[in-house]
Amino acid sequence: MNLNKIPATIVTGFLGSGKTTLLSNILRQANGKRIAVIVNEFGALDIDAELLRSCPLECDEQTPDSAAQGSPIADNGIYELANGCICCTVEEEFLPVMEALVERRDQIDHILIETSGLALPKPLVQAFNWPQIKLHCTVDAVITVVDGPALVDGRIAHDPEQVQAQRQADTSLDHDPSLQELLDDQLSSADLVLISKQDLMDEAQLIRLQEQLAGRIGDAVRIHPIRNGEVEQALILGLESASEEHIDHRHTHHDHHHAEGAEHHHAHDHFDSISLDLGELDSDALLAALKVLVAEQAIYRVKGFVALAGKPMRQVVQGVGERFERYFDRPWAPGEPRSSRIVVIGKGLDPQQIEARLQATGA
Ligand SMILES: Nc1nc2c(ncn2[C@@H]2O[C@H](COP(=O)(O)OP(=O)(O)OP(=O)(O)O)[C@@H](O)[C@H]2O)c(=O)[nH]1
Repeated sequence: MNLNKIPATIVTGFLGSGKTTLLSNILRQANGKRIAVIVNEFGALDIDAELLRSCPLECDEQTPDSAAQGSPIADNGIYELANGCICCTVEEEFLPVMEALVERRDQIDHILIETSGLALPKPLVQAFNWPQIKLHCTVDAVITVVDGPALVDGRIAHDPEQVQAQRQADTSLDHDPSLQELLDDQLSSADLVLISKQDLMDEAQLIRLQEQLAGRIGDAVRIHPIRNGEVEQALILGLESASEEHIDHRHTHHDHHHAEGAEHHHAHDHFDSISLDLGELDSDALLAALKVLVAEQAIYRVKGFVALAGKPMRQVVQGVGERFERYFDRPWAPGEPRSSRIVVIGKGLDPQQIEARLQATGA
């Protein structure tokens, strides 16, 4: 290995699998390691970057500005490649950011890249073979985060037999083969697989899932279960995989598109992302409306910041499938507009209905 190369860890995984949670844990245990972060989102709002910057509740005494200065990552340590899919804009978006980081290489110990949940990691890893990047950077590892409970209960089909059985049992379940391909491609590029949300599975489910996944990845690829993104830094950083050296041999469903130079089509071509800017909302009414919408429409992911009437703190709302979570992350800054910004990602969505339902939860 060339010791002068900056190691870059690519974190990939489906929508809501737990990538941002993992990144914020890595940043929290940075211990002086200077980590530059590149975040890419499918939705038009850069919620992940803001979540990574924002302070956890323990330091709610701080204003957002002082929180950013006091945290291991200042604002300028996070680069957002929002509103698009990183694997489709490697040349236009990713390369310039990497070049900017290479310029500052004496100030950076590690680069962390979170891809959008719908991205294919392979084109990104291949970009590390471009001369201007290869000279100074290497891929330390591709870490694929899989949502344990979502795979176990079949929300994301991962086992061909399971897909078939579910199709027969319930024709309303839309197990799009493109989602299975996406999971396959994210797994085939992996140097390490993390099964997230261990707390939401029992031991038997976890063991079975580990066995199923092990059958689909190379022998050298390890699998670890994690909970709330907690994992020892030594297990995930400094793996020295040099993934760019062997990525061409990792087979994926989308290889032929690239080989032909044709525009490639993958999961996100079938996905819609709706971004709403609303005023102050009622938290319980919002949650109830979101749950109804998730039951009615093919919504995979909801996330946003919510302004609640009379509350000094901003609320974060997170939804993955039917599971929702709410917490207050930081006080609204003086003069900051108290608006609610919500992103809804799914398939064949009805934007008017979503907007009308959420608007009706106004305080
Ligand atoms: N119960 C439980 N929830 C978790 C765990 N890890 C993540 N979550 C929750 O799952 C939701 C999605 O987590 P994120 O880390 O935002 O997922 P992501 O992969 O970054 O999502 P996208 O960027 O939208 O693709 C959040 O509500 C998290 O709090 C876990 O180990 N256990």
